[in-house]
Amino acid sequence: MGVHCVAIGACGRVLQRAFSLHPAHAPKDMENFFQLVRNIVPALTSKKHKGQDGRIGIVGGCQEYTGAPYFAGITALKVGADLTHVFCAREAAPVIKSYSPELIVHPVLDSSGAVEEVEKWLPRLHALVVGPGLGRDSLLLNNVRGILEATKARDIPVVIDADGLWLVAQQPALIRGYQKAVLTPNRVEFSRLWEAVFSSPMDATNQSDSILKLSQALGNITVVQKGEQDLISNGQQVLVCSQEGSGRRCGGQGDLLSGSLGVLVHWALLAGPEKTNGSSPLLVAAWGACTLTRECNHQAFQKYGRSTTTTDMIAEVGTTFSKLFTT
Ligand SMILES: NC(=O)C1=CN([C@@H]2O[C@H](COP(=O)(O)OP(=O)(O)OC[C@H]3O[C@@H](n4cnc5c(N)ncnc54)[C@H](O)[C@@H]3O)[C@@H](O)[C@H]2O)[C@@H](O)CC1
Ligand SMILES: Nc1ncnc2c1ncn2[C@@H]1O[C@H](COP(=O)(O)OP(=O)(O)OP(=O)(O)O)[C@@H](O)[C@H]1O
Ligand SMILES: [Mg+2]
Repeated sequence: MGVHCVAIGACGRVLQRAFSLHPAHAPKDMENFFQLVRNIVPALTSKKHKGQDGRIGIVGGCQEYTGAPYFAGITALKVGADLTHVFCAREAAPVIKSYSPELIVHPVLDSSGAVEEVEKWLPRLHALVVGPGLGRDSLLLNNVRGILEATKARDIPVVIDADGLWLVAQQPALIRGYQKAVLTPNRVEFSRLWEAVFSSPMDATNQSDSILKLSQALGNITVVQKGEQDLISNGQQVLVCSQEGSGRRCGGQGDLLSGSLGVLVHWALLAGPEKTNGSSPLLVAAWGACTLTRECNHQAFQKYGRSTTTTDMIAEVGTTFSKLFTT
């Protein structure tokens, strides 16, 4: 399937218990991680009520960017969440609603009572994805700062992407040490975070060392560095996901990743370390979301080649998820 997954401990030492770098062992290691993701996926039963498999909030969407929160929100639903709430700026709301009747859209993010408006919903949400299409308007970012504080106070898991990472780069203390946070920077966002945290340019020669150090400096929160290979670290180990994608790099793929991760983070924390064989639930969730995103890219590219767009990838989520993670 073109998958490669290893784990590297602090100082580059291989964690033998979890994985082996020896090529002969690699397929078994990969299979282990697939199994761990399968373990956290909740069973579909007739006993469940609406909402039980996930109520996910997306914080983002402004005048310029309406696609990104839609991509993240619809992906969360297609992975298996029951309800998705998008909290966006007023102008973005009718646009996002018009893309899909599936999303519940709250036009509150640029209002003076934004924090209170979102806070009302927090007790009903299982996870928050902060940043897709948020933009960098200072009023919005200030409101999101308050929303993040309220989210932490309620111990709700949070995935931070895109302009949410811009905010974290302005104020790393906002998220430092919060064990239920996952950051999903692309390469440029990663360098920005690095420079904010270390006040020096990043050394690009050893990426696994860099992600380990950044995670540690942020209090061992989980970081996913997206790229040709995705690196995932909690400051103790580094996972590599190189599920085969394609050469197509259309905008919005990162939103598919953050939306799917919002659901998987909730499922992984609910399942707990017994189901993840002692591995960090957030690492398992992140590896699952990266593998899913890359495989959706691969599948869509088989059909559409250079014309592949994120919408085509989202159409692959259901079958790809079943193929990879349904037992
Ligand atoms: N349809 C939409 O509404 C979309 C909106 N988006 C939003 O656009 C806003 C800005 O996101 P950006 O990703 O542009 O953030 P940045 O403004 O931080 O990125 C700057 C530039 O870095 C470049 N870049 C990305 N990966 C790179 C790499 N590996 N090596 C070298 N250069 C690289 C990109 O071309 C981008 O123009 C966010 O709010 C984001 O959510 C994107 O998610 C794309 C889709
Ligand atoms: N060179 C690459 N080869 C294969 N897959 C890649 C490559 N670069 C990124 N990806 C995959 O694409 C997904 C999104 O990563 P990307 O770096 O495009 O994020 P992004 O810039 O935040 O995207 P967005 O346009 O949504 O903001 C990730 O799952 C990553 O694994
Ligand atoms: Mg992005």
